[in-house]
Formats: sequence, C-alpha cells, structure tokens
Amino acid sequence: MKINNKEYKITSVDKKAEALCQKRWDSIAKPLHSLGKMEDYLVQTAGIIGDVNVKFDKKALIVMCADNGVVAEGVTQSEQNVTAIVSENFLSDKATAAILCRQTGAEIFPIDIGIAVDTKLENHKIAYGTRNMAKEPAMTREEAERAMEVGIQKVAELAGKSYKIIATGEMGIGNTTTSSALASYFLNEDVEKMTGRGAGLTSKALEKKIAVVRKAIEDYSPSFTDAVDALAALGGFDIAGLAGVFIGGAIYHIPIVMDGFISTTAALTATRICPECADYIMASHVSKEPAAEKILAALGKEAALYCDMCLGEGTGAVTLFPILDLAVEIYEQMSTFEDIDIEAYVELK
Ligand SMILES: O=C(O)c1ccc[n+]([C@@H]2O[C@H](COP(=O)([O-])O)[C@@H](O)[C@H]2O)c1
Ligand SMILES: Cc1cc2nc[nH]c2cc1C
Repeated sequence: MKINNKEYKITSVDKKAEALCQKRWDSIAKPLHSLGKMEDYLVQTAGIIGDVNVKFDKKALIVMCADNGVVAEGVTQSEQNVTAIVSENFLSDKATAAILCRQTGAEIFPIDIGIAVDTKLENHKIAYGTRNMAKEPAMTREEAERAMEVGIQKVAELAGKSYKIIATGEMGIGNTTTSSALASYFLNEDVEKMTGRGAGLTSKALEKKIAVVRKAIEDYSPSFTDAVDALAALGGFDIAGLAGVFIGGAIYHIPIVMDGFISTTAALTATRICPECADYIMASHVSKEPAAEKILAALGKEAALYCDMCLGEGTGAVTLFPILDLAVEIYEQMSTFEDIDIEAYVELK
C-alpha cells in the first residue's frame, strides 16, 4: 500500500504458528480454552510474530498528542491549553499513563504530532492544531498522510529496538468530537448514538457537539473518494498518527493494542484504509463512551476488560499488559497433561 508516496508491503499472519500456539495451550493440564482471552491474545500474537515462543519483555505505549480546531465551537468542557499541559506531564512520572507504564514495565513515548503550542515532547508536529471542521476540512489529504507516516515510522523505530507489543494512546482536547464524526461516518450510524460527553460536557453543549458533527458529515462526505478523505476532513492529527501506528503493526509484525474511543476509532480508520491491518490489532477495554461497543463489534474484536474507564492516554491498553504477562507465565511454566500423567481433556460437545 502507498502512504505519503511511500510504498509499504504487508504480509499476512502465520496461521501455522497460531495453530501451534493453540495446540500448546491445549496440551496444558486444564480444561480446553479455560483461560479464555488469555489464550486468544497469545494465539493472535504467535500468528503476528510467526513464532510460538511468545514473550512481551519489551513493551511500549505511543501517545499521539494534538489539538483540534473544532474546540472553537464550544464542544468541550476543557480549554485547549489542557492538551499541552497534560501531554508534557507524560514526561514526568506523575501522569496516569506514565504511572501505569512504570508499574507494568512499559516505556512511554509521547509525541507532539500537532499541539497548538511548542512543547518539550518528541516533535513531529504537522501543524499547530487542525482547522475547525465546522468551517473547513480539518486537514488536507497530504497532512493526514504525513501524520499517518509519523505513526508508521515510530513503529518501525520501536520494532528495530525489539519492542514486542505497542499500546496506543492519545491526548487532545476535542478529540471525542473528531472520533464521533469518523465513527458515525464509517459505521453509518446516527450521530446522536455515537456522541458522548467526552472529558465532561453539559447537556446543552452535547447538543451542539452532535449538531457540529452532523453538519460536518453532511458537508464533506459527498465528496469523499476514500477513507483517507474522511480522515482528513473529520479527523485529527492524533487519530491519523494512531491509524499509522495500526498500519505499522501490520507492516512490522507487532501487535498493536487499542485503547478507548479515540484509539478504537483510529483502528477503525486504519482498517478502512488498509483492511489487512485488522489481524494485527488487539482490543483491551471497553470505554464508557457510548460508541465503544459498536466500534469494537465492527472491528470484530472483543475486549477483555470492562472497567468503565474513559480517560484515554492509552490507560486501558496498558492495563491489559499485566494480564498478557500472566498469560505468558502460565503458557511457559504450567505442567502439561503428559507431565502429570493424566488423559488430555476432551471437549464435550
Ligand atoms: O479513550 C476514551 O474512551 C476517552 C473518552 C473520553 C475522553 N477521553 C480523553 O479526553 C479528551 C477528549 O475529550 P473532549 O471532551 O475534549 O473531546 C482526550 O484527551 C481523551 O484522551 C478519552
Ligand atoms: C485533566 C485531563 C486529563 C486527560 N487525559 C486525557 N484526556 C484528558 C482530559 C483532561 C481534562
């Protein structure tokens, strides 16, 4: 596939490695599939890396941070400057996502892909925030593709440093508005059902948010030629960057873990641009935002965690890491039916 005039090759997952991984789970002395999604996550990973020896010894969280011009419409509770403040806080050990990373043995990589002011973050700024989608398309097609390339390149870098799994997060005031717009458009769902209060909103402002999203879809969608056009008009730099991360997972064969509403919308966008990347995407939790279940269902992904979280930043995705590490411990260390000399468990139909 081609993004920003660069050609990328995607090869499919290894079905043989998946089958061998499942066979190994089935040889462990326990009822078949009794470890549920713990088994599924490792089987998926075996397919992605083409090896039954699954390990998550190096874990990363990429947090795409950007501002959204649509905040000028009064669709958020927080001021735009919160994006820069919270994003820079990721560099201290005090932000929620940074604390979760420290506790779970993951490294955090916050990226300034379009914050409205200069920051101390790794700088891949496409612009100082997007345009206001209530007035004009948020990005040009070229800007959206450049943002996707930032995500792809970051995965390439982390793959080169032997990271085994990447969680996705974002920070950007207004990005639940852009997510509502993209998810409503891609799933052809009523905007009202797909729009929530984000990081807090009065009922009156929620009505405004719904109206802004409806109008943007009505105004721009007739001229969309493909999913990149939709991303450019209705999305943000953070969502485009994360879409690139999901596509990068497929290019470099690394599992990419989705987080909440914004991250799952970026995954949905990525699959509309590059359907092959779906096999490389992992679900973590179900966000409290109203569209969360519908997006996961459309992606055909089931999340392991229901924590009623809706913070973003990658917090739900990183919360999955300890479960994955526990699954690997069992997978590597538990006795097999052969070891304990009992008959293999046969599934009762
Ligand atoms: O991940 C989620 O499900 C989620 C749901 C609601 C809000 N957020 C976070 O809140 C911010 C966006 O909220 P808002 O109201 O400004 O659109 C952004 O920084 C997100 O990380 C995240
Ligand atoms: C304080 C704060 C922290 C956040 N983290 C992700 N989105 C956020 C929104 C706010 C307002």
